[in-house]
Amino acid sequence: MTTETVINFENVTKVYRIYKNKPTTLKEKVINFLLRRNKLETIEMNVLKDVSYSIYKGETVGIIGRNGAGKSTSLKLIAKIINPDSGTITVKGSVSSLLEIGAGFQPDLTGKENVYLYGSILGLPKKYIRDHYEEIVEFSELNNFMNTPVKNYSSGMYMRLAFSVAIHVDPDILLLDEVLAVGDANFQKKCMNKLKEIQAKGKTIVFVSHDMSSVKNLCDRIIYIGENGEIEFGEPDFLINRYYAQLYGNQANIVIQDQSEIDHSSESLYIAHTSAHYNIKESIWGNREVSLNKFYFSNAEGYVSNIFQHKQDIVMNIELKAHHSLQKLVIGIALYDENNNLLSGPNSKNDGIVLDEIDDSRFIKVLIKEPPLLNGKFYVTLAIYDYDCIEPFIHMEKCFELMVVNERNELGIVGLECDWLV
Ligand SMILES: Nc1ncnc2c1ncn2[C@@H]1O[C@H](COP(=O)(O)OP(=O)(O)OP(=O)(O)O)[C@@H](O)[C@H]1O
Repeated sequence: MTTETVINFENVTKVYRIYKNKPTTLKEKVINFLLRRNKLETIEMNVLKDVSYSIYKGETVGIIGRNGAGKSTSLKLIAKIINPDSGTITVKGSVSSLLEIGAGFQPDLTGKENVYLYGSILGLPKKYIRDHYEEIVEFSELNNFMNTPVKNYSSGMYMRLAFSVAIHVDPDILLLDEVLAVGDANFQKKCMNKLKEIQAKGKTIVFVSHDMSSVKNLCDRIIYIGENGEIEFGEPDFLINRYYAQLYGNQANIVIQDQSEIDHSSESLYIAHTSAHYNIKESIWGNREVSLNKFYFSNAEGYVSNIFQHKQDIVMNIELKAHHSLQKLVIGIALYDENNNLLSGPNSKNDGIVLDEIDDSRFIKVLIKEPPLLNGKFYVTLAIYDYDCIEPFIHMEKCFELMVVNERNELGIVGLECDWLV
């Protein structure tokens, strides 16, 4: 990947206008005319707001966000199917786009006729289509349906054929909207492999999807379109978590921010991601010779977040303060599901680790490696004990909470990895 910009958005704003009282029948038109109600009322929908970003040659960028956030609109702007209301968009190189199922297809024409039609819409010369026709059909696996009118195709079949044509254009930039959502698992895998081949050739791909595992698998960077049409552009894991936080945030006490926003001067108190148990007298005990200055979860890259994906590393960031010199402290944690079932209760002593000496503030981290948790809210206990694990300095029972989001459709609390030897 280079840093040569191939797509540049500069202060781009897109507003859609919907007519509130547009007459749809002749009768309505006549009544409006007679009543002199000629003025159409419009509602303005600001989909993208003053958006600026640069996409580099050879990178794969995913666009994510909730339904109606403006993902497809962004692709249509890059493809120049629509124009922005303000701002400028520069695109360098040839573009092939696969934006809507069946767009560019004529329902009454056969699969074969549509390959020629869609290929020419995408700018392929007739001879090129003829020379590559067999390859296109073979990739789509629709050999037996090429003489059938596409109006009799399923949406998956439409997408197979359109995807096959679009990838044979060999463009500099490929724009894809939810292509992996239709099609069966085998075809999705085949598309994924094809996209990896296209990536390896140094092409630029911009990819809209709700499937975060494909986004994670394919994308170098992500554009996340938030609630109000503003975007964030950056590292996939963090922005996927931000998206999940927007989707599921009301189900857990979600805090998500950059670590640099935390005041690390030792006396400041920063305790995030607390559960309903925090502060309840029965949930916190100990001789209080140690107190907690800071606590927050983060991902391995250091982004503060208590929403995690399945098997994503969870880091507990903890700052303790000892009120006098203490030796050989043991750190313990425990993980509970939402129904208070204890899932695991590891402690540092069992792993051969103790906090040798602490006489003031000390920052420690506990990394929970690739936890196989499925979906849901989980409670975490943090406890600091003496070497014999009898005297608690501080014990905070289920005082913190995190959420795990998993797109695997599985029942249970943990996901077991299986090899199916059939
Ligand atoms: N031609 C149009 N005229 C009016 N409003 C439109 C038009 N196209 C899109 N919109 C509106 O703009 C908003 C963004 O649409 P867009 O299709 O870009 O969303 P999206 O993020 O791709 O959503 P989804 O995940 O549902 O596909 C939506 O509220 C949609 O209703």
